[in-house]
Amino acid sequence: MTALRIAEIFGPTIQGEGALIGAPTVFVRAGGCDYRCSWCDSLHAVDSEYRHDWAKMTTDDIWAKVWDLSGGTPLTVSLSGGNPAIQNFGPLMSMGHAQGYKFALETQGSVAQDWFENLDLLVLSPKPPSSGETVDWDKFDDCLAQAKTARTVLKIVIFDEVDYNWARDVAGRYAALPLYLQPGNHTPPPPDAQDAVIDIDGIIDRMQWLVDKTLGDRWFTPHILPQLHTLIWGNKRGV
Ligand SMILES: C[S@@+](CC[C@H](N)C(=O)[O-])C[C@H]1O[C@@H](n2cnc3c(N)ncnc32)[C@H](O)[C@@H]1O
Ligand SMILES: Nc1nc2[nH]cc(C(=O)O)c2c(=O)[nH]1
Ligand code: SF4
Ligand SMILES: [Mg+2]
Repeated sequence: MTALRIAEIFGPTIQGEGALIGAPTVFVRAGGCDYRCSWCDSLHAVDSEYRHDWAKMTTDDIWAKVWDLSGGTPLTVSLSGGNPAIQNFGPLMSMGHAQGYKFALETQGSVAQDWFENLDLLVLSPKPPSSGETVDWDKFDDCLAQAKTARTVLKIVIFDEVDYNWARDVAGRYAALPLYLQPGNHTPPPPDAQDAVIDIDGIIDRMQWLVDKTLGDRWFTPHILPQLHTLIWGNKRGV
């Protein structure tokens, strides 16, 4: 069995973002990413500098840990990272589905996999200008195509007006997808990120600005949500 690079597995906690906000969840955070967003809040799962902290785990190992953390009671498993789509989580999903577990995937939409169609939720989070990354829309559309009938949502992080205008444009092109807007947080890079010091005032300010702006523009289709876990626990890991 091939091994997967895993930065951390934790929970149960509550899903802090987007469509499943508040739902009990175990997180499987994959190590490695094909992007390097300027404001990534999970650099310990991205930067190869932290590679030595990632575990090589087989699907059986990962499933055993998820089972242990959840006490064998089915819940949603959120696959995040890094970009979990650069590895093969298909076999893990088959194992979990057989036991009644559900699976959500968080990805930027840069790599498509045929196992996306088995997801219970695909969260596509295309990166706005402030990230410093550029979306390859052909690859993004491949991800949507691979999802087939799987429930799919868009989640866009917004730091400023340029990001907001970009999000409006993207939303217009993917009007059939439910949209979640999320104000960005300024996370200090690791190892300081672990200290859970976070600019809560800044997050609240951006949240208020985003709500005012969206509603002021009479743009009534998105859901606007802060990262709940960040408000509760800052950038502490494992929550
Ligand atoms: C760390 S990423 C990992 C999954 C995948 N690489 C992605 O970006 O979608 C998980 C989620 O956190 C969001 N995110 C990352 N850094 C953030 C920040 N500083 N503020 C708000 N959301 C952030 C991403 O947009 C994504 O929706
Ligand atoms: N509670 C909690 N909710 C989350 N939603 C998305 C997360 C992520 O980093 O992918 C995350 C996370 O790390 N913790
Ligand atoms: S794509 Fe996701 S994990 Fe990768 S650098 Fe950007 S926010 Fe971080
Ligand atoms: Mg996060």
